[in-house]
Amino acid sequence: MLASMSTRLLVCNGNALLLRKVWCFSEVARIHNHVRFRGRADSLDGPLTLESLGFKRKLERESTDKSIEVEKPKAAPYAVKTFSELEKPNAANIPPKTKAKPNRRSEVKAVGVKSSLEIEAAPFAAKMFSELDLPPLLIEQLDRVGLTVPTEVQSTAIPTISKNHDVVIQSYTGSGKTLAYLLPILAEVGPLSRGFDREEAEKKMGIEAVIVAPSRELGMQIVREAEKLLGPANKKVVQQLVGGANRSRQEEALKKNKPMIVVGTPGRIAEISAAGKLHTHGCRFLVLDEVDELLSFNFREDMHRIVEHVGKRSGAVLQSTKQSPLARRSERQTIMVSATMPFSVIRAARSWGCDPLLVRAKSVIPLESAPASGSVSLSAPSSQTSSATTQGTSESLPPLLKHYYCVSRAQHKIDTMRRCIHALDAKSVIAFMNHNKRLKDVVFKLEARGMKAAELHGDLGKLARSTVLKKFKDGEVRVLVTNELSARGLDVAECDLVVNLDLPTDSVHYAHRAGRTGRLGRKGNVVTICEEPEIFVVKKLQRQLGIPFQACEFTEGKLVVSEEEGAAKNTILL
Ligand SMILES: Nc1ncnc2c1ncn2[C@@H]1O[C@H](COP(=O)(O)OP(=O)(O)OP(=O)(O)O)[C@@H](O)[C@H]1O
Repeated sequence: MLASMSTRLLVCNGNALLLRKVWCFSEVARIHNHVRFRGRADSLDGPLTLESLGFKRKLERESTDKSIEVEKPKAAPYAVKTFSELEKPNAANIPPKTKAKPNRRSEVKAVGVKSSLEIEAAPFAAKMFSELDLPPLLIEQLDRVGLTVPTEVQSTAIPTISKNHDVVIQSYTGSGKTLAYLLPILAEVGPLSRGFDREEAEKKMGIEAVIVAPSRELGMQIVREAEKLLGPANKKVVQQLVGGANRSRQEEALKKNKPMIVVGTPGRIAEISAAGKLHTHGCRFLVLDEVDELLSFNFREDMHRIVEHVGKRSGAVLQSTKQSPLARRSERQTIMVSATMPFSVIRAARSWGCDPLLVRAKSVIPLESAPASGSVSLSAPSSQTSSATTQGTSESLPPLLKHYYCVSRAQHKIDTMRRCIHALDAKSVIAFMNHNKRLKDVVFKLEARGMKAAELHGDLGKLARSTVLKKFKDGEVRVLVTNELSARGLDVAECDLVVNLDLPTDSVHYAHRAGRTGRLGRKGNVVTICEEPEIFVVKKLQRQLGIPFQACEFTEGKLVVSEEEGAAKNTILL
């Protein structure tokens, strides 16, 4: 099989290199079939409906528009804001879940539109976790840890994943994407699942779910989130396989604890799998968190191994129409997650998943009909910023964030940041830079001026990284000076200010950095400190993201903004 593969380099949007494995014969045939299928489906089979997704039996359609969508969230990612606004759970709206995978080729055909009235009755308008057809034990655990109201993306993703669809989940940073995929997995796998039989589970050898994340920190964060729900007695159900930790200890734990879910970085998962110590062929779920990052050149070989060895390639099975429901159940379900969705993700999702659906807050559409948000390089001159790009990337940003930029000479940037922190009275700050070597210098200068700071980057050992992160989370460190490593997934609820001491390379990187603040409906500020000749880059970012960046400066302990060049300056009173 390996011999029939060729490797091809694709250039996406001028700057993102994506290495994609192409199965010369089977893939060409699959694409051919797929194109033929879509052509027929589009013309003959009518729109995608909630019914076709398995959500509701009969819904009236009012138009032929190409999406199932309702109003976008205005502020917080919750469907409701207070408990008094909650309606009684209406379980009748959630149809019974079919155990077998639906035949997606016949069910997901085209797209249709829903009125907001109809969508309110559908399961993805759920206002409490108990409305989402999750097992009682899981609901109990959610209650125990104080989680009762799903975020919008959770109330959309959970029923869609529970219906066995391959999905790409795209929603802005801090909107709760981790639980959006963890909950439907825990509903099927492990001691909180419906009808769990411990004896049966102990006899099983293989892993049931593999979750891949691009950094150790993110991997460990996902493990913590899963452990929180599983409780201390069931902690061993999930195991981390992250790089930087002792590999043989991880292998021993796999053998001894027989976990059902593993969470890890691509390198370590691929390494242990290649050594024959990780049995994932019968795996039911493959999650690729921060999938656009996992597609980067560095991970290509490890990702190839993972995608080839975890579960079965569901597309191949579905080519045969005579599969029994049981045979179909053994397919892997692929869940891809990101706040940003460049073209590379769409390509990968088509290749790795089977007719994947794009799940956003209150919207489910076939991926095929989704416009992608490209990561547009800021260094390359380009005047063409497509509306698709703008739309997609701005949707990656938390709605309550405020974006500012401030001009400063290079040698004064640290001082400007210090004044910015005082002016905004920020308690927990993440400062991003592009080069590791300069992080230490910034920390040194901040500390010299009495501001508690620490550096975090990939050259630090695992223990040092964990210690720094813990201190930052506990409030012992006020300013975390870091690089792109922390831009993805880092979840520190208290972070109220992000500072770009160096400009990010593109709008996608800006979105991920900015998303470290304003999480889960909180307020947050992002201040980009740039030099005079870099202002055009900031303006370009502004256009690409489709959001306003206010020019500002910090004088007499206050933030002073001027909305337009030459316009009168306004002091923001804090
Ligand atoms: N329904 C909920 N109610 C309360 N808190 C929640 C809920 N869902 C998630 N959270 C919390 O919100 C925080 C952000 O969630 P999470 O890290 O999953 O966001 P994300 O969308 O994956 O962000 P990113 O794109 O930056 O990785 C976490 O601390 C999580 O525990």
